[in-house]
Amino acid sequence: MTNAEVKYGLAGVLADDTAISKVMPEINSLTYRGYKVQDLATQCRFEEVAYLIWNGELPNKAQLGAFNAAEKAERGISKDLLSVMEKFNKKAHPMDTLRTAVSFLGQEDDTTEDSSPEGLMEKSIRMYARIPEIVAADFRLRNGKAPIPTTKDLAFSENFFHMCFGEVPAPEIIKCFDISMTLYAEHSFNASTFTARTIASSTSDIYSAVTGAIGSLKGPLHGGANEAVMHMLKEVGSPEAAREWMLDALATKKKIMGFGHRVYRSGDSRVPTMTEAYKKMVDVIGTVEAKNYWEMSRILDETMVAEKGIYPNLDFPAGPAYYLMGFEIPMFTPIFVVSRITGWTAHVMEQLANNKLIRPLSNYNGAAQRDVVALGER
Ligand SMILES: CC(=O)SCCNC(=O)CCNC(=O)[C@H](O)C(C)(C)COP(=O)(O)OP(=O)(O)OC[C@H]1O[C@@H](n2cnc3c(N)ncnc32)[C@H](O)[C@@H]1OP(=O)(O)O
Ligand SMILES: O=C([O-])CC(=O)C(=O)O
Repeated sequence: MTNAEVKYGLAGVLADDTAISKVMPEINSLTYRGYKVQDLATQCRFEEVAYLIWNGELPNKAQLGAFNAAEKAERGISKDLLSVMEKFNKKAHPMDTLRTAVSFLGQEDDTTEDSSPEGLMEKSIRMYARIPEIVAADFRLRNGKAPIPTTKDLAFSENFFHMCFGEVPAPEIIKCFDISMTLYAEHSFNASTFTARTIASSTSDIYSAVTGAIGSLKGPLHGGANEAVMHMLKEVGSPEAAREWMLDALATKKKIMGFGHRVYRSGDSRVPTMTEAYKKMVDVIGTVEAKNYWEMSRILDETMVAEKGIYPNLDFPAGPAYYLMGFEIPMFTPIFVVSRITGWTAHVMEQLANNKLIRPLSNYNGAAQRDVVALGER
């Protein structure tokens, strides 16, 4: 293989087939199982989308009822996990504690090695039901507060707010959160999903695949960008400073978090829907702080597009939206996991249904072959 044939970062390389989602950068579109993500985000609850991603079809009322009952039956993390979480380093990043907690779920499950289609679905629903509680409990523990147990009386998004804050916010805020869940759920062979598929391809277990995917998503070039966007907005400080801040950052060749994408070159298909939900929420909150973050976002977006022709990705509106919902910044990427667990596990199931070990080639560019010199003679 010559250097010219190597696709660095696997850019543009077709790695496998998938029937889960289709990213269409040429028309700025994304579909899950054939449905436009914009329609799913605005017309369905996240639970319906999770069912669709795993089962290939939208549920009818009876199917949705049974699915939600199965999820609720899996809610509730063990006392053992909670007591391990109590010992976690309070300064650790929540993605590190989440990664460790999901790994713990794998070691406490006696069926971890069961990779039958039914076994994989059961474990996927288990992680979908328990990850929100892990994220919420970790948030409360690091703030010196007792975790709030999950309740079976609330829907998925409402239950997450309840476990974090002990209350359910206004419907507009729940709607914005639910939309973000749908938009974050699945995006073909992104880095974390490909990590999950690679781990699954050695016929390892699904918890290991998800643990690895969490590690991949944490990076600021991937899911960690939603946190980085909020740190950037805080550094910018005010709408008045936004344009100058961006021009300075571009002049000093800074990487602007929340902008650019490996696949979309003229805009991320999910951004308009998330931006609209963020704006609606800002109007409902109505505070000066909320309006300022909205204005800053708008000006940074406008300036980046005008100066560089680089568009925002989903992390750009999602970061400040989560902040205004009351979440601490280091929770943003774990919240991405609360959603992406659906896509990752669907890909693990798809990989294992027609498995081939993922093992690409490398172009060696190191030292030429040489002889070992005895230790005493080196
Ligand atoms: C949910 C998600 O994971 S979405 C992605 C979230 N990540 C971010 O927001 C981090 C910021 N963005 C980036 O780092 C990149 O755009 C990535 C990693 C997302 C995509 O990277 P790649 O496909 O490798 O594109 P690459 O980095 O080569 O960029 C192409 C050109 O655009 C520039 N560019 C791309 N993104 C940015 C950015 N955010 N800020 C400034 N310049 C940028 C690059 O400097 C490069 O310019 P050059 O050709 O003059 O060197
Ligand atoms: O597709 C990608 O490379 C990153 C992304 O937007 C996602 O995972 O949602």
